[in-house]
Amino acid sequence: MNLEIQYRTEAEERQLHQSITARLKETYRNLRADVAARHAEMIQIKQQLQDQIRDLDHVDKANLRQAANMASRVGEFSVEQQKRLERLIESPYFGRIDIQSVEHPSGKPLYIGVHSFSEDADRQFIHDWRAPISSLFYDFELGDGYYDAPDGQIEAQINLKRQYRIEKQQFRFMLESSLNILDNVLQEELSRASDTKLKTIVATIQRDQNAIIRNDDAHTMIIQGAAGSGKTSIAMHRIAYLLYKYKDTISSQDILIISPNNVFAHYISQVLPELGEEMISETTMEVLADVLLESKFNFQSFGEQIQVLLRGKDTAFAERVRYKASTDFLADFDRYVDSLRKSNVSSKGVKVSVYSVSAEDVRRHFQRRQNQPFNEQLNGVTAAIVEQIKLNHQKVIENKQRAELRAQLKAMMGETDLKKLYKGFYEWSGKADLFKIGPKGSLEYADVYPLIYMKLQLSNTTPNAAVKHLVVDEMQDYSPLQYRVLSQLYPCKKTVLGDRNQSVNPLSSSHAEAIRDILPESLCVYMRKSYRSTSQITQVAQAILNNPDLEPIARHGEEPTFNSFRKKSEELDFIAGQVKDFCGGEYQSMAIICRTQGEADELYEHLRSTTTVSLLNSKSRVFASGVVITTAYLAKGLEFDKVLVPFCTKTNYHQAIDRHMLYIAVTRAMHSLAITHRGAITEFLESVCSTRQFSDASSEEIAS
Ligand SMILES: Nc1ncnc2c1ncn2[C@@H]1O[C@H](COP(=O)(O)OP(=O)(O)OP(=O)(O)O)[C@@H](O)[C@H]1O
Repeated sequence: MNLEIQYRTEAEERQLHQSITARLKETYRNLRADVAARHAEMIQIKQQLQDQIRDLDHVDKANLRQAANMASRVGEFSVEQQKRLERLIESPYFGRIDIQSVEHPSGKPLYIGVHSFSEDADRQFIHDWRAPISSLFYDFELGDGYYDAPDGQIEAQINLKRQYRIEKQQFRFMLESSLNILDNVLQEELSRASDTKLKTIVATIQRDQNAIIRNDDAHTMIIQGAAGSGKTSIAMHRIAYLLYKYKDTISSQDILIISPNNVFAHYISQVLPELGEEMISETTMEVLADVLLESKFNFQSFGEQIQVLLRGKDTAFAERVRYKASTDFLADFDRYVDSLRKSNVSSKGVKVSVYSVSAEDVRRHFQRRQNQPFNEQLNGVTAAIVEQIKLNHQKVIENKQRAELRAQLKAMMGETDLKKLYKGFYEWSGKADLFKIGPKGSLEYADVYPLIYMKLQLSNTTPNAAVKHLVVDEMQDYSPLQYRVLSQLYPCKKTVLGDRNQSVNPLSSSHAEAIRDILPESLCVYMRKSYRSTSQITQVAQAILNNPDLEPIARHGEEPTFNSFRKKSEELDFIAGQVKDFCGGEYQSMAIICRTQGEADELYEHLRSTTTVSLLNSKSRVFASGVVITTAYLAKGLEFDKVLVPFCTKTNYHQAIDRHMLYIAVTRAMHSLAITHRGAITEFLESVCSTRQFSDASSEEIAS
């Protein structure tokens, strides 16, 4: 197979696909035979070791063990190669560019796929989408272009650009660049029915997205993007890119993602394996808090905090949440923690063995270390007194006496109980009413990270060096103080992404610029184009919460429907009917997104006897296909072909937090949106509702 031959016509391209597939299959067969041979070799060596264990000297044994390890490593590598080949056989490439450059003066076609494929070093048939040269495909149309190679920028002229859809080994179609290929293929891609998991987008990555994926200069990249702009997709592709580019220094075990919940983690779990990388570890802010507090405290979850706020009855609770995310709180709290270090010590004279050290000397040692965390202070003062005795009396203090000295000094340090110290802040600041312990001594969620922050300031916590890249998704849901904690714990590079409009708790949310001020060496980038929803759905979302920067992609679909009812039973019957219609229809996923968990539970109980639905709640681990009933809080980050938002009345959706919940719910829809309400529709939808189809099912029935 010679790629220098210019495959021009579609028939020739189809032929090339067949011969490349044949090559891939042949390589696959050879590799499989190789894996089998390695496996047999390993078994034979192990058997030999077992049979001759008594007769072999330790050098022979070491050699055999080394040979077995080697065979096992080569075997593992071959298995990995096998998986890549399996993916390439299904779909070997999605793009082609013919380029002329200093390296290829006579022109060269490059085929671009999810992985590279070559039979030897000189003949690269398929280029990995992450290779430097492949960025020409994403960044330029026909004509002049350039790409960043390890030795500097390389200029190239692009003479031809094609895109292919090859699926399940079938060559479906190809498109020429003159037809604005990326747009056509993108439209086709976006109008497909959804999967239960986030997909790879390598074939249609847009230029601005490519720039974010490949930007590895920024220590911290903060991506603020509209709903459906591809933030999560880009973050996952960026990880795949970094794993490719820095394969010698970073592996998937070194990366941690902080995601909103387990369902979301499951939803994104397919992207990296599809790109040939292992899935990375994930955690949530709650799990992290529990680890940092060594499971010593009971605390409310973030989801429970949201449910209390949504009930809208406890204004004092809302005030506590708001205050603890404010800059006033941060400034006061910093002063308090500082004062703890300074004033918490009541210095006294100490006796070590037969030697006395005066209260004045003890105070001086503490004062010198007053800006250090408690542990460090204590260890430092102990060491200084031991040193003082050694100098003055030429006496080395034994470990036992040293421990006794430390205990005497610790007793001078006053209160070290974390919870009491934390509570002390509210007395110190004259705001005792802003701290409240919940049932069974549990902490409110708003107190959890301030407590952790205080712990980190007062104790000697070493940063986590095992994590070399941290990804934080749904960044808007974490307070500035939480970012201070993350910054202290994870000094590594970071990718932080989110959308301020999708905050599930507007009382303690953060925006990109505020996060930039906390995380050192950060770069903010903005993604304005929204890909997920049809223009009609985006219009409804914009009416709820206008994002002036949003650029909707021109993709048209069905009109959203607004369905008004007089009786609850009618509204419920309508919803059941929608579920039944969905089950026989073209779509693959549908969500009924409620405002609160209580509403979701009730609706689930009502529908489960007559329809096939599943409930997604805080205990759920996986994102089920079919029809799910859930809340906006849990649906955050996910997407569905069809979304139905029930109970959209004026009384149900009226607070600021409700507006955000409604916005999140509506922006989960890709192709179809239905709103139902009994009584006056929420003011957040009034402007769009009057301009759209309004099916007043109950009044039609009454009329008939
Ligand atoms: N370049 C692209 N090509 C094809 N599909 C894309 C592209 N960019 C984004 N998408 C699609 O748009 C949808 C939204 O992407 P994603 O979930 O990553 O966005 P998001 O910004 O994280 O959304 P949200 O914040 O609303 O949860 C997904 O279906 C994704 O596959």
